[in-house]
Amino acid sequence: LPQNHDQNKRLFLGCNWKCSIETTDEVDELCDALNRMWRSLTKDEKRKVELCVNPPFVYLDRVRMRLTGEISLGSQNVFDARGPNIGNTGTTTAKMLRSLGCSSVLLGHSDRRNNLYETDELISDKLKKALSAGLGVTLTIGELPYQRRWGLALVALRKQLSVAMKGIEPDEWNRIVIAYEPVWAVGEGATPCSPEEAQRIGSYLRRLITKRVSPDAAAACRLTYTGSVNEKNAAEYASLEDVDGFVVGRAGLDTTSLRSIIYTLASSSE
Ligand SMILES: O=C[C@H](O)COP(=O)(O)O
Repeated sequence: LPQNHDQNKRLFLGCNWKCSIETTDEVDELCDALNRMWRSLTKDEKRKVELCVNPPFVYLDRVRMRLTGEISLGSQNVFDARGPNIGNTGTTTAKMLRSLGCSSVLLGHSDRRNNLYETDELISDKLKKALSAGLGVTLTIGELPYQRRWGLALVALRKQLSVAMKGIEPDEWNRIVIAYEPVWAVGEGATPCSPEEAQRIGSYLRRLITKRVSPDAAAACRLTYTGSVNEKNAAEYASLEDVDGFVVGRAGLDTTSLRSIIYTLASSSE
């Protein structure tokens, strides 16, 4: 098994590289910087925080070869087709990802939901495939700006999570990281969600899982916040009861920011 598989008691820090890095030289450079940063951490920080990087498919093998095995590897997607793996030229199966040393996949990101029109049903289908292949899933859910304006944030989140949770077996919840990503809070120039709101949503999601599935499932999964998290604001979220980590975009490409966010997360947990 990949080294960090199932270490769900650790706080989670996912790094979604998106398509930010487009050359192998830059990939190697970032991997080397990540290795140096990881070596500089204390034992306690390493024990408390799981760092997971999510490069594009084409770099996964290269990153796994170059990066310390103590940093988890996740893909940004899996198998873009519904149904069995027959005649799906150009897709990537969960088994392929497992064999490369991935421990998880990122699913449901707003880029894929909103720009590539992925439905809740397709995401749920992919989630089942990933889990049954033994992978973990970082499931991103989030409301669009208009849904927030109209007071429909919880309705949107409930729908996205409800469809996804149908595909999760009771004993698989410890392989789930839920990333709450208010879409209006992502990317350059966006205002991050306030810590109060992130906690309100986190606690709502935890209660929803408790009610619909079980208290064990709600305790086993990790709830993270994502959207403009950086070294300056991480502390405001890290102390929240229902925030067990972050998924970062831009900050994940800068190892000085990552170092600081890991310090903040580790200091927030006893
Ligand atoms: O997957 C990451 C999110 O889209 C957040 O990106 P960001 O941290 O650059 O706002």
